Amino acid sequence: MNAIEIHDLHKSFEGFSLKDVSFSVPQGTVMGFVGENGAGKSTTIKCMLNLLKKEYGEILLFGKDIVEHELSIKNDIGVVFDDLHIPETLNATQLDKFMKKVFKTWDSSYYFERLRQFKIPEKKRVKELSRGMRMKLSIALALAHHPKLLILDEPTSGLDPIIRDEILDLFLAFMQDETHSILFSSHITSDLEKIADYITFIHNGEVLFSEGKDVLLYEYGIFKGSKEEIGAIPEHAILRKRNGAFGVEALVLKNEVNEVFSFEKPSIEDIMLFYVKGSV
Ligand SMILES: Nc1ncnc2c1ncn2[C@@H]1O[C@H](COP(=O)(O)OP(=O)(O)OP(=O)(O)O)[C@@H](O)[C@H]1O
Repeated sequence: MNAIEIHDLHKSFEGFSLKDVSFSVPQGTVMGFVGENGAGKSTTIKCMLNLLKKEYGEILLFGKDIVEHELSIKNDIGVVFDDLHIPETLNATQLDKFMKKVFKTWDSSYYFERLRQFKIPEKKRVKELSRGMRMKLSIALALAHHPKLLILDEPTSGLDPIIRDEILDLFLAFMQDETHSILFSSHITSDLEKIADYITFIHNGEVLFSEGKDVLLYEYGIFKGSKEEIGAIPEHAILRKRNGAFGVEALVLKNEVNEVFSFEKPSIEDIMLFYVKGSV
């Protein structure tokens, strides 16, 4: 079963459109959703949550259409946005009272445990908290009704590496339950390398690939050499080529190439750069 299924999602603004975006997040897995600024990540996420009206396409969460079953689906989702949609004049204790009214499954003791774990002052108003504290508060708020799916839009952006690490640990703890799933959008590809099982890469509103992380990291290789050397690699094994500092570089499917060639192991960032800057 897929926690998320998106088929041919289309949404246009002046000067930008999501073009037939399709990908799935299998239940029990973490999907990293990457792309440059303005690639369409937040637009996709807002359509998934029915905060933006799609033009066409189908969005299923837990196998149900989000537009038809919005309320029941949202009970099982925790959401974190990078621009924190939390009322700024309330403090963490007041937010607990508010959330109790929103979610039947709201767990105050779990919530206050997270506040203590994250050292978030209970009586300070949201606007008086640092960005890192607000982000952690937002994550505690997203988790305390015990959702099955977390939808996270840049949850670690602008945070220092120590806080990022703590937050990633919390997500890994959430994933201990194998019915849980996460969609995690980020430009910080090292965070995704730590926790994602799959990576979906969106560029100019189009999904360029949606693939298992291990496939990307272990089956893809970077070959560096002269034009003649690249010429010896079979065409079908070359995914993208680009000019490097000392010749040509190619992103290659290693299994399709004779063992005499040696390759460098790519990072997710290298693969993204090949797709954006390279040619076929
Ligand atoms: N409400 C809106 N009205 C008009 N244009 C919009 C609206 N929301 C987003 N856009 C445009 O859609 C494009 C995609 O934006 P989106 O926020 O989805 O990108 P993103 O991948 O999340 O970027 P970032 O990493 O910078 O957050 C941008 O060109 C943006 O200006």
